Amino acid sequence: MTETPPLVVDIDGTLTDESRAVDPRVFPVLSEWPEQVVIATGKAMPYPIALCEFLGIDYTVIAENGGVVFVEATDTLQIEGDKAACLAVAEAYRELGYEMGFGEVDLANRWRETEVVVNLSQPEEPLQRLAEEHGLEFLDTGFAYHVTDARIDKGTGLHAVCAELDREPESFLAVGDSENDAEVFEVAGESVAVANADETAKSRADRVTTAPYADGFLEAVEPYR
Ligand SMILES: O=C(O)COP(=O)(O)O
Ligand SMILES: [Mg+2]
Repeated sequence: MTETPPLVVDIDGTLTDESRAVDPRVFPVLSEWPEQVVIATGKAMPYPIALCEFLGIDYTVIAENGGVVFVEATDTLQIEGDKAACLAVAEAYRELGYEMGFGEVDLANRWRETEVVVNLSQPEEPLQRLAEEHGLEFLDTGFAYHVTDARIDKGTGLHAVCAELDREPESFLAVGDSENDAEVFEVAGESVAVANADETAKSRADRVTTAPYADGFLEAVEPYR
């Protein structure tokens, strides 16, 4: 059997279906993975932490597209990114009459520490333009628009995790579905985009699965199980 690599895996669109529901078939795969598992997501930290907790695995997470990195094994939390600039973009966007689009309570932004997200129901073009004007990165993950610091991404996040754990990023298998996975695809030794992935993720991955969503994730890890 091929040696099992450490795994860095995206959540939305990779472990989930198109409605963000996690496919239960991924649970035993992740909880029984014999090597390091890193959850790398655009979501705020509570989501990947909860996923690790419910899986019964160490908390090793890259959240907010690399803005937040937590490694339980070394008890380290790294928070990076120009949140003030992201908030300024959100403010300017609101001044144009648009909204974040997640309602009054806004769980999507509530626990976010380094960037801002906007619902896909809101206009894309003015948000993208404002992000560019502020020197920030605009990402469309297929699940939300992100305004984020261009200096950080899931790839810098994996470097940070590896520095803590004294591991090599090139030893990792990365699986993901969207442009926010492109940098971690470059950093990892092997990268797989699931079939529903956007063109950026597909073009930056080593291979693309035949199956979409969690079926694609299961296909990606099949050689190592
Ligand atoms: O938060 C998003 O928009 C996407 O999250 P993901 O990185 O887990 O796919
Ligand atoms: Mg995704």
